[in-house]
Amino acid sequence: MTRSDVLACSFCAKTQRQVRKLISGPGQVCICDECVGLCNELIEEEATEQAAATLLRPPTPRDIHAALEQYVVGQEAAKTALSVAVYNHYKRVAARNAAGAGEQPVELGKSNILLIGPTGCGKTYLARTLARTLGVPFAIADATALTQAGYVGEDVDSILLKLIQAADGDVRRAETGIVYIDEIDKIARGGADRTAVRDVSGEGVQQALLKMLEGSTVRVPQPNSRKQPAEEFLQIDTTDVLFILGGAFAGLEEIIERRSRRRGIGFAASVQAAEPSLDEVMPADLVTFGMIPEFVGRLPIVTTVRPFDRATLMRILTEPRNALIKQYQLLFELDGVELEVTTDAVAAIAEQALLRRTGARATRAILEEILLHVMYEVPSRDDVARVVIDRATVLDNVNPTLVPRDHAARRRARRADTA
Ligand SMILES: Nc1ncnc2c1ncn2[C@@H]1O[C@H](COP(=O)(O)OP(=O)(O)OP(=O)(O)O)[C@@H](O)[C@H]1O
Ligand SMILES: [Zn+2]
Repeated sequence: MTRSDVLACSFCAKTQRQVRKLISGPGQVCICDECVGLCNELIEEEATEQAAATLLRPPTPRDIHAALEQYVVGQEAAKTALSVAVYNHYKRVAARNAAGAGEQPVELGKSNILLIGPTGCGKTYLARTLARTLGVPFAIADATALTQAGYVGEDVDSILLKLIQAADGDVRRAETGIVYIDEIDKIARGGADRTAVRDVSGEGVQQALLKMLEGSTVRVPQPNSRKQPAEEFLQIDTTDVLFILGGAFAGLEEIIERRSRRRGIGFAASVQAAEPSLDEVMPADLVTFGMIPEFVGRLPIVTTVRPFDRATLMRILTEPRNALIKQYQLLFELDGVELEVTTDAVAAIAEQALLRRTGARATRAILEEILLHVMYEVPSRDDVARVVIDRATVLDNVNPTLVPRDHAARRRARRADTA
């Protein structure tokens, strides 16, 4: 019996009337709210299992790198450094767990990671992708919002609360999660040649973060707790939490250059100093920048991301599993419309994005602008089969080409004829 007139869930066969909500996909595919809930549970369960596996036997650096490769384009240096650092971190956690609570094996030092590089080039994205790969809870904080305890603003401990929330309140799980703190360069001590946003308390925030970074038990207030005062706090041990700190560190190249010029004497040295590179950053440079020595000391692993060139931005737009253009194509597909972005158009989007100097972040805004009109128009029309974005659409605001449905059908028929 076919009931093409009554929509039903493709997974459990319940009809529209039997469920609260039925979501229809391309073709005749539908899913009901109950099945969506079930899928979510399965995914959640899988993440927990994955995390358990990570903690027992972490994926190798090669595995981690391969997982990053599916989402993150370029940034090879950072990918390799992170793969090794994350492997070592979780190996250390696994070794401690294996040794049991009583024994103290050789204490493997805690290694947090500093990621330096321009905005929009994947620092947060790398950290997030790592956490997802490992199935561990993940929290993001912004250093500019943080204050020392007792000041107006977000207490540094709030970071750990976010992590606990990311672990659905499970403190044990949170203790093996990853925290990414962005804009860490903004809490530098005020320097003469920089406009420090907050030179007074920046150092205080660094101080406040120290304990957390080196691994300690922190008491964080329970969110909206109505329990006894004694139970209003959660205890979280940060020994196994991996902290990844990121920042643009504008002006750091000059500091590196000055330092290497000062050190070197003569012709060879001046040749070497000709091209200061972030890769040559030393702890002393970060101290000159305004990070306090104890803070730098907690960040033994320093790696960098690079600004993108046109070719890389083009790859970012099209290649990763969740590449933006693929996402928009799926979005159109749900309305039964094919979206085509010509290679020339992709190049033009990359060029426009370069001008905005916000890394890959600009590509989304540009695509949104280009597609806004058709995204408004197309859902209420059933005569559009295909939308073509070409270079002129991107650069000169020319309307995208809308290929009508019957036209497309006729063309397909013609193609079939000649075949
Ligand atoms: N290497 C990359 N490969 C694929 N996509 C990327 C890459 N870098 C950035 N992106 C995309 O750009 C977005 C912005 O990048 P991200 O948030 O990681 O920037 P960031 O370096 O952390 O900058 P900020 O410090 O300003 O937050 C990401 O969400 C991702 O979609
Ligand atoms: Zn169903």
